[in-house]
Amino acid sequence: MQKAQFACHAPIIELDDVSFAYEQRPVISNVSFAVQERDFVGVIGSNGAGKTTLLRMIVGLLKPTGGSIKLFGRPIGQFRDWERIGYVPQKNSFNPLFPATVREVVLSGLYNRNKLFKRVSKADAVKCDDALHAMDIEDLAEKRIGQLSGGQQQRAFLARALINNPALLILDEPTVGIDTETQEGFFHLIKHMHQHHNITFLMVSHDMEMIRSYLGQEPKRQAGKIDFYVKHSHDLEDCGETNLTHSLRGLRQAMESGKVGV
Ligand SMILES: Nc1ncnc2c1ncn2[C@@H]1O[C@H](COP(=O)(O)OP(=O)(O)OP(=O)(O)O)[C@@H](O)[C@H]1O
Repeated sequence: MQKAQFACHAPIIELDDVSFAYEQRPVISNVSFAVQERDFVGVIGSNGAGKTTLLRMIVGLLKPTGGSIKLFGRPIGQFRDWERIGYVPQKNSFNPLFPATVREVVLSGLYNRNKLFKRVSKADAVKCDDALHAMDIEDLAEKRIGQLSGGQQQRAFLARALINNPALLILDEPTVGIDTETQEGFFHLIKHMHQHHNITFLMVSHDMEMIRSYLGQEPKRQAGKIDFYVKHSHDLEDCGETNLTHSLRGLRQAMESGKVGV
């Protein structure tokens, strides 16, 4: 069967002249950038350059003070398909005393802003089990999130972001505070998801080696500036799976067969 020719290259995020200020204090000025379907974008910048602020605008938690943002071709104000976006915020934005179990944290990824206290259906429970299984943390499901190690917490948050089979994954420094070996495993997993599933990545990282080795570019950190490094979808051989639907299980199988690991 012939593939739709431009299926891989639809615009996913479009920033047009975006600016942001916290109470008159400008943090981001006139950023324009486009992310296409299945791109892998590394966001680099010095501390305080505004990377987290930028991601928070893209996931609709902050409103730009200037310019416009489109998601999946729609102005962000009209965008409603939030379940297409998985977001893993910076680790230090999480309060470890929060009294939730890993299962509850993962399930919370299913509830959009208007349905925080939705009842858990059978189908939701299955999705949750699949996500826990894919990240190999079923045995941690009933533990309090705050009792987990940094690496285990990251898997739980990734499972939360994956539970809706997202088309776009936004990760804010996902490996901070994690040992080198676990970081490498985590990165293998992300690479696997990028190469074999139709997922677009936007990832803030201080991991210059990752940018160098995977995106094939030499990153330069410039004071107060945000830079984007991209591996375009057309660098990959094909469009991959259309989504993760049958692949949370596939992902786990690949991990079990030793191709990827965390
Ligand atoms: N809620 C807030 N109110 C006021 N100022 C803020 C707020 N959040 C962040 N800032 C400021 O905005 C600037 C950008 O912060 P942001 O967290 O976006 O930077 P960052 O590039 O992600 O930094 P880091 O690499 O340290 O995580 C910083 O100077 C920060 O102090």
